[in-house]
Amino acid sequence: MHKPQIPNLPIPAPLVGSDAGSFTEYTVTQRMPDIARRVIIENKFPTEINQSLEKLAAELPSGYLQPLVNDTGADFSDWEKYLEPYKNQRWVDIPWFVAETYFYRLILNITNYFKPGEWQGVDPFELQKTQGLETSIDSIISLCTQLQQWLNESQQENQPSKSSLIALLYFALWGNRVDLSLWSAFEDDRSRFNIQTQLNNILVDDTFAVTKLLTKSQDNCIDLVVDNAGFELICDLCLVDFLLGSGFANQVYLHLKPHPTFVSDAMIKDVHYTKDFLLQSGNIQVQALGQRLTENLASGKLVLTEDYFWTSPLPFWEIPKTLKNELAKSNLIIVKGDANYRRLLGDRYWDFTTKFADIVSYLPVPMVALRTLKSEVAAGLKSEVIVELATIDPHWLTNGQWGVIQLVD
Ligand SMILES: O=P(O)(O)OC[C@@]1(O)O[C@H](CO)[C@@H](O)[C@@H]1O
Repeated sequence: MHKPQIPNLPIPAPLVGSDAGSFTEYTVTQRMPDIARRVIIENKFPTEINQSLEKLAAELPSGYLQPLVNDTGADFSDWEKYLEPYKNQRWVDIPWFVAETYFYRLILNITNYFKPGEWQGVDPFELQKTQGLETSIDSIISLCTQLQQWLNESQQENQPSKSSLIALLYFALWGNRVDLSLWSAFEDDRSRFNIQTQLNNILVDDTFAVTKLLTKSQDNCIDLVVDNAGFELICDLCLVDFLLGSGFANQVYLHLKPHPTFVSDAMIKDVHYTKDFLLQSGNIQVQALGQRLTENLASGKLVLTEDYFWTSPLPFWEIPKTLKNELAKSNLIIVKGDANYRRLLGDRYWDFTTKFADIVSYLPVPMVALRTLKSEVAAGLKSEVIVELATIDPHWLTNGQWGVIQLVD
């Protein structure tokens, strides 16, 4: 069947920071300045860099976009094109997704991330990322212990267990609550949750359909579009380990960010750091996961890949051809997290009851989104659910307490 290259429907307006009283406004005018200032506090950059970061923080609420100075980043000329329509505009007036992705790219520009020299390759969010792993060690131990049991059961029964897969999909979903752009790793440990008691908070749950899809074939290749490093990445690596170890998949590609962004988004180096953290944990089950991860990477069953599309301001339907062709070989694309979900929807004001598959009609193969709600975009919800949520939890769209697992097959 011919699949359209863009959503099947007229495309609504994008979210923008000037929407008075919105979470988007709060993010551009308050959260983003706070994040820029946290970079100053958590790093030892020289005064000129800190002054530029402070200037950026101060400009966000009502100031104008600064141009990107050529910093030798591989994506520099792409950014010149992306920014062309927004020259001389205020941060709050341009589409939020462009504002946010550019904000993170500018932080790297200011901190000399790409420029040869002392600060080249220094991740300004490193401290948050490492802290995020350390504070969740107890949850990591219990998840790895449970994972080992599920793997043993699958091996004893000689067939992959659908219920264990479903449980791991839930972990991968709720792991997305641990987002360091919203809740600092120094504030609390959000990795403690009970997947059974959380069931009522899943607004759309297509997990069973996912298990059905994965039992159709014996040699699935799965592509996972990763979100945050830290505990969320551990949950994702447990899911991947089970997919490979139980026979649901024989190859998995992890799609990672090519540079630091959205504070905690995972890069290839973060996967390696996480693997070493697991290996050095001192706990047998945790180390065993690290060991299997090492083996799967060495054998090519697990492949780490990065692409500048994932840090661009482009909606998912503008995915470059080469990357789309790579994804077309997959049996299932798993898309993690809120920002990736916003990309799937182009970060636009869809009516929340719009059929998810009518928007995400442009992908060549099945795709499942695992997302906790942290922004004012949604699709595929029932109107009665929306009415109920508005009364029981006025902040349901942004507080990370609600989740969706939505499959487009
Ligand atoms: O992709 P994640 O890590 O799940 O969430 C990231 C994010 O969507 O959450 C924040 C709240 O809206 C935004 O600033 C940011 O876009």
